[in-house]
Amino acid sequence: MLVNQLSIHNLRNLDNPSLSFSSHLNIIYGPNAAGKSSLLEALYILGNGRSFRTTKHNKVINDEYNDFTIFAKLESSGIRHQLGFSRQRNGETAIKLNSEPVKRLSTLAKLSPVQILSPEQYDLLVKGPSSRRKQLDWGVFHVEHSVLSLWQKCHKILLQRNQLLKRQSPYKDISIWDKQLVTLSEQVTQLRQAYCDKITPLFRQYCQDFLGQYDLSLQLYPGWSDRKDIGLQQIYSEQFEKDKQLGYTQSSIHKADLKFVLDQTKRAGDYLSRGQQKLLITAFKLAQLKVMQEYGRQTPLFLLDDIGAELDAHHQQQLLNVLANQPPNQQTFITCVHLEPLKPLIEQYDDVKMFHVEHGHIKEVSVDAAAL
Ligand SMILES: Nc1ncnc2c1ncn2[C@@H]1O[C@H](COP(=O)(O)OP(=O)(O)OP(=O)(O)O)[C@@H](O)[C@H]1O
Repeated sequence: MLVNQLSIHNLRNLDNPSLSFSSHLNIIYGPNAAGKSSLLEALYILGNGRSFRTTKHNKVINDEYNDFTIFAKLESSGIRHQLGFSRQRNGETAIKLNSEPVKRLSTLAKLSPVQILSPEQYDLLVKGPSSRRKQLDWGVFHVEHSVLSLWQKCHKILLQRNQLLKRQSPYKDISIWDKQLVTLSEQVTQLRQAYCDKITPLFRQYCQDFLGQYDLSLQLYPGWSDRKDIGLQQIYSEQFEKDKQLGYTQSSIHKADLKFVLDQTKRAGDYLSRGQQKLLITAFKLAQLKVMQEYGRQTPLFLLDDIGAELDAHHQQQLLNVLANQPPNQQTFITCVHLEPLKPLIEQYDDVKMFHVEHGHIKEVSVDAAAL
């Protein structure tokens, strides 16, 4: 996917920019609090319908207005589209694709996939499983869209099952749902596992490059006991009394986790330093990007927020080397405060565009004017 033009109205501190982008590399630079991340936020919203920085939608709307609007001219799977997204303070959202209203956020996700590496994600290893599960499902969805309807069916049945459990219904009433639930759960898990199998060798390779000697890998926890001698159906019958006491189903795809494992058994988050965790997340994101490039329906935008802030010079250089070797259909946006470390990367691209941001004002500048 490719964003050619973007207009933003009333988002954070930005003064309503209209911008044309390079189809390859876009560098957004300027001092702290200028509005660089806000531009990436607008691009991210186009593909996800929400910010990567906050779950509170109102925070994204400029303080003096009641709504924000983002309008983009983009190419998705080789077809040109016009996409508009607006959100009001009361939560009302309007999405228009080629002037036609769109109801489902999954339409956005299919149309304009966006991958982001930002400081907000560096604590993925030490957070709860839900944020890792989101990352996993993002990847699975973009390789295999059918996972969404399986997931939704599964979710619906689980809600019904949980209602029956809360009502203390007998096992015979609840077990009617279990067969279908087991089948759907196993299908979702197979797709998740297939994705893990694709991403793991790439992840291990990037970890090797960034972290050297460590034996790091990914393990999928499906959301229930991974004992080989016992299936999900049996788990449901064995856990029934406890589920009834709790009023919900303990074992489900909603409990899945993508575990980052050191030396086959240890939780990587318990052993790696904070800097190493950042490198591991960087390796994971790059591996996700590569899986999308190789197996996805289309290549996502790649957004790198604050590239210089969190990595030392050596590792920043390694990351820049990876970025310099991206395929020609990869559109990338990088924000930074200092341009100097990006000089070798910029020199490798013929059609890089540079944008200077200050006090919410974004101005395109030539590479020469950026005084590199
Ligand atoms: N709802 C809002 N309305 C107006 N201004 C806002 C709103 N939310 C945030 N801001 C301001 O927008 C500015 C831009 O923030 P942003 O995070 O985009 O800057 P940045 O250039 O990425 O900074 P840094 O380099 O420090 O990460 C900040 O000064 C912030 O206070």
